[in-house]
Amino acid sequence: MSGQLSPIDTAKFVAARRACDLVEDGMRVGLGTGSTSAWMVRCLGEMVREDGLRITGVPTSARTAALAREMGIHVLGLDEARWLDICIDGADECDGELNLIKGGGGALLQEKIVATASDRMVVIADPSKVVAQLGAFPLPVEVVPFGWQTTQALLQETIAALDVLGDRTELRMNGDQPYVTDEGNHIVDLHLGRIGNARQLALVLNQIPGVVENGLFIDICDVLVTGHADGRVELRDINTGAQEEDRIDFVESENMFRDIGND
Ligand SMILES: O=C[C@H](O)[C@H](O)[C@H](O)COP(=O)(O)O
Repeated sequence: MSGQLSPIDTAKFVAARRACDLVEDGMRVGLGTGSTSAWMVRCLGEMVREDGLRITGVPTSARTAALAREMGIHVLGLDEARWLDICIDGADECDGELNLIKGGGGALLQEKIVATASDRMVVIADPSKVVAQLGAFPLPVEVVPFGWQTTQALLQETIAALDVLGDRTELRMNGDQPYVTDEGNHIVDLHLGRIGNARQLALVLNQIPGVVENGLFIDICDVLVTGHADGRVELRDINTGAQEEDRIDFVESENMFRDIGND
């Protein structure tokens, strides 16, 4: 990419940039995965290099770890860092209660563990991710490779009995091979269309043997930061009810990042 950022990248960038203002010196920060999170890692890297911000980053995937190191962020594993002050991550969908679908990029398991180990989870999003009801985005479910077809059949049977619109399940592929997560598992995507009771679904899915984790994040996200292509940013804290609107002057950083492509 060269020249101006696309509208979608501008929206992702301004959300990421605003969320980075919540990071303070000395914090242990969970680093999410995906194209929106990549902007956050670049912004934090800039703050480390230019402003002397001292943080420890705990990545949620091998690719985020590589980018964070490249950006000059001090990286530790979760077992070394233990508990985190904040975690900033993207989402595939976010509803009005800040419940999420995550895992479109395959990193849901580490993301959920890291978010749960954090005092505060902040989700960064462009407006296309903000929905009235979860389910249009296929729900990723991480399953162990052993007996995955049996697990998929059980998933199929289970969702057919629940309050969802669709019941198609699909093994995620990488070319002609099953997709393999950082933890060596596979992903079955559930095409549900609309999820009536996300809380119930999240609990029921994890009862199936062979399921490691599902991409529903219920009562985990604390703050949603939504960026817009015109530089506007909205921030909503579900715990305090606080809502803010802000504007990010992105011209300087946009020049700095103009040769960076989307990942
Ligand atoms: O596994 C991937 C993650 O859950 C991502 O945060 C999610 O898929 C959103 O990614 P993006 O920011 O690229 O839309």
